[in-house]
Amino acid sequence: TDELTSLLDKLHMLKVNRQLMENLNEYVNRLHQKLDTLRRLALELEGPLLRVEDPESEVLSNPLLSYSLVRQMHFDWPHVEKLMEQSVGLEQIDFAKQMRSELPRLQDVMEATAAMNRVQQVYQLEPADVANGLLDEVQLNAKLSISDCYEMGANLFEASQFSDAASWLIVARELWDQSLTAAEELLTVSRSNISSLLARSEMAAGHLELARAALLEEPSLRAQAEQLLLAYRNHEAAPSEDHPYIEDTDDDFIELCDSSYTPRPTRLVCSYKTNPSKFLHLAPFKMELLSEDPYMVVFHDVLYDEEIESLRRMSEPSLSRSLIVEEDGTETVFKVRTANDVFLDSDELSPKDAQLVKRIYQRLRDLTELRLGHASFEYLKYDFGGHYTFHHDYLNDTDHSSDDRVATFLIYLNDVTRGGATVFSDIKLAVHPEKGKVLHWYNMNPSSFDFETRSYHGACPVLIGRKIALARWIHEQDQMFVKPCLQPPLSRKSRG
Ligand SMILES: O=C(O)CCC(=O)C(=O)O
Ligand SMILES: [Fe+2]
Repeated sequence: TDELTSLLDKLHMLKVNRQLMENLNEYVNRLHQKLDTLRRLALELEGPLLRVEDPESEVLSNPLLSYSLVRQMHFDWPHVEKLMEQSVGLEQIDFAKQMRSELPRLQDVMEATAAMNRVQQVYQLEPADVANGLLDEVQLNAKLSISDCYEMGANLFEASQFSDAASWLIVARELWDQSLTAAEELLTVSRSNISSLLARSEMAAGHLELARAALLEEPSLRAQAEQLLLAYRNHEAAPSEDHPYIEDTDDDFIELCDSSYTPRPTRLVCSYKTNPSKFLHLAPFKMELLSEDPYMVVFHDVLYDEEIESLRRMSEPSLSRSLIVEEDGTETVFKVRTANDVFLDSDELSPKDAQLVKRIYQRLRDLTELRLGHASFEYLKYDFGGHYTFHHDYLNDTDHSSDDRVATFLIYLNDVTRGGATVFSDIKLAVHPEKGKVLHWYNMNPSSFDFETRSYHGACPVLIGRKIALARWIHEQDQMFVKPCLQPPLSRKSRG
């Protein structure tokens, strides 16, 4: 996974790209030098004979010319042969070969496809707009190429997302018709490849007429259209099995992640939290009650900018791909959670950093009276398309002596230009990241101590910018002396 992370590290990718670019330019220079030398040589060798009108009779009658010719042919042609044979740019070819291991792998392309697809689906963007760099009214200074759009289509086809594949292939074909640069002609798929995959996608999506139209529109395929349709039909689409990177889009994300989504009106309370600590009397926090049942609040401006700077400094260098804890306790990289993270384990921090973390723990404790206890902050970073599918934070511990996650704190460390909200599908709530804001909820019902299933939540994909946050889970056993009754009932049922 470290390998994956470093490959995903865009700065590293840019560096590799720059090195390969310089290498290619150097290779071209060397080829040029060889060309220049040989061209000059050719002119020189041709020279004496160009100046005479009738070389055949001149060579026979002019002893100087024939002397030159004998000497030159004996010595120069073998020399030319050596020069021609001389290999050029072997070093550069070797370098390019070496760098292969640094290139993004197919799975990186598929993850990037998944991110693009997720954003396009969740925010209901048109592939043509995305290709033009228009993301939800934000115009980026870049466009997708024909190959980019074709690859989106091909990857989505592989993932059995046939309608989505078709919509990207249509854009690929439109771009193909608009313009084709010289380099694109070398590296791009042919128009008929685009059209046939488009037809296959439409066919698999159950759109026979659109499949036929795609073939009839393609001059080189028109004549065989009916045969091809038959072949595509007979070639049963493989049963849509679980794709390792691309997942179906959750309708709740589509509804709740939209930046214009406003939850149903509730009796919102906004107050200043001053109890019980002395600290809060001096520096009260603005508190917003988002939901009474289940209890859910946000506190504003809880962290200072300098604290956030320190958190970033101590976390960013150690980020790696987030893992998921499976039911059996194993941890894996999984498509449902596309983020990087690092746990801020106090034992591994400098004394000064550990102190800062402790200070923030104390502040969270002051806000909620919960014991922070033994767990660590998880510093989370989501890039473009980064998300977390709906889940519960509790680990489904049904054991009576369990130590499950009774509550969650989520601290947003930056403002996200677009996307990245934390959304709760049962209570229809969207919380947008804001620098220094703390979101807090319970994963256990405070009266029954049973799992609070309505805490089901997810992180919307990041559309523009990136999102950084701290997550902190509060464990049952750490509350023993604060809330002695907070013990799971014997009847606690395992929840999905
Ligand atoms: O980043 C978010 O908005 C939610 C993160 C989350 O749910 C988690 O890490 O458990
Ligand atoms: Fe969560």
